[in-house]
Amino acid sequence: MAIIEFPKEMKWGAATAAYQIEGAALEDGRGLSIWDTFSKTPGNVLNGDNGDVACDSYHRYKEDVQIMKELGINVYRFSISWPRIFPAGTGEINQKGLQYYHNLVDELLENGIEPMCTLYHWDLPQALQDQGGWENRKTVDAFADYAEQIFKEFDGKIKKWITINEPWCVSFLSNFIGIHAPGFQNLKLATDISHHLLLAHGKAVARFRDLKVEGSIGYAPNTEWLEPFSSKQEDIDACNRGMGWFIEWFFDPVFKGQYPHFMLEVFDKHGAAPAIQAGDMEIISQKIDFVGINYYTGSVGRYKKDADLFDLEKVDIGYEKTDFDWNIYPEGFYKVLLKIKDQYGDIPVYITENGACYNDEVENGRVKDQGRIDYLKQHLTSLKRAMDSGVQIKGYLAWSLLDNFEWAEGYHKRFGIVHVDFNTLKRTKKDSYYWYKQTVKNGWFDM
Ligand SMILES: OC[C@@H]1[C@@H](O)[C@H](O)[C@@H](O)c2nc(CNc3ccccc3)cn21
Repeated sequence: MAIIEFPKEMKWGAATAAYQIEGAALEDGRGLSIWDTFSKTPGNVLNGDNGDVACDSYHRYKEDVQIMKELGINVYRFSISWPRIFPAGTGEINQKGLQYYHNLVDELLENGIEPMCTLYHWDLPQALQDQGGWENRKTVDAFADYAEQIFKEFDGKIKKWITINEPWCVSFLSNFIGIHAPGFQNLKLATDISHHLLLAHGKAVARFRDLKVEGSIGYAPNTEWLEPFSSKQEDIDACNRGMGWFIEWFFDPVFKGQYPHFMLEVFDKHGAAPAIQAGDMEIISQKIDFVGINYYTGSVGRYKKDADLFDLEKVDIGYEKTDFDWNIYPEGFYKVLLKIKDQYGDIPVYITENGACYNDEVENGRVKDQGRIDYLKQHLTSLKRAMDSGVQIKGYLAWSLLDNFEWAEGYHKRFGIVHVDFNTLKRTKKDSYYWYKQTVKNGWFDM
């Protein structure tokens, strides 16, 4: 089959997030997050799993960095746990928390791996949630103060920064659909929160610029492709509205300084247009240096009156699926990247998450995850198609380095290229780890 080759200067990495891998949830002064509360509320997480121990990366980070070094990657995306730094969300700083991230970053740098830091990957301090969480505009300023503290602490060591991971998940999945923390189901709450998250992003970027922090900053929205079932205009329009929920709603404010009218109409119809104050859009739309794109799957959609907010129903037409029951749809990766370039210009892009869920097990010391290898091959091929079409891809980071706490699905759903036995915490490199290692080394693979 075809050789798929990438530019020598492209960055290759892997990604994780604090609550999903660190553990040590009650250690060294860390405060509680909304995910500690949510996961310990019966019924919220499969098997009653929680992040108390996770991969124990808080203690095992040196081993994890050695795994990354052997993998040959040159960038590692992790997130900082806000409540590990500010146990109460604001005010007193937990020095042991800062020290952990200095230890991690120093270990990465000593091993030739560049840290890419996500400031917010869903673990809001519970103390702030108790004061209204992201619905309260004070949380926006608390985030900016937290970001400023981290910028000052790590300026010169960390040079790639992501403000917010997937504001759609933090707002709509968590406060309208309700399956993630804090688990509300209120559309107006969710749209107000989506606005406050974008405002928090903008305020953090402003602090980054004011402090003249070395490096580059962006955010990491989640994307999904919706392919119209037919060429009927009603199907095309329904899919565009559905994608507007992930894409235009979170991209237009940042890149155009305004919310998309067609989405405002949808929310307004339900009395859920967000509360916007004078000056907000200017803060949100200040220039960023790159955008992180998370892509996993696509679906086929068609018009159906009142099927959901967008008169859209997804249609299962038999695409192969991962163990998360998500379609394997690499074409959508190519299409969504071209859509973003066409609509928002030639912005530098890091693929900050892409990967597949297969609930692999270790057999005789090996994990044969050919499905994950095939998924990565297909999606990296789509990525190369997008690059050859002019999309400015700066790097690709696989989700995830390790099997980890998969939110409401707990530890049952596995995305790692490294298997973790959650009873012993033993790490086992999967076949996909060795395939990815060879691809990173060569800069190409044979499809
Ligand atoms: O589910 C896999 C990962 C998850 O572990 C990451 O923490 C998170 O950033 C992440 N985002 C997506 C894609 N977005 C999404 C959309 C709907 C439901 C769940 C996730 C997948 N993932």
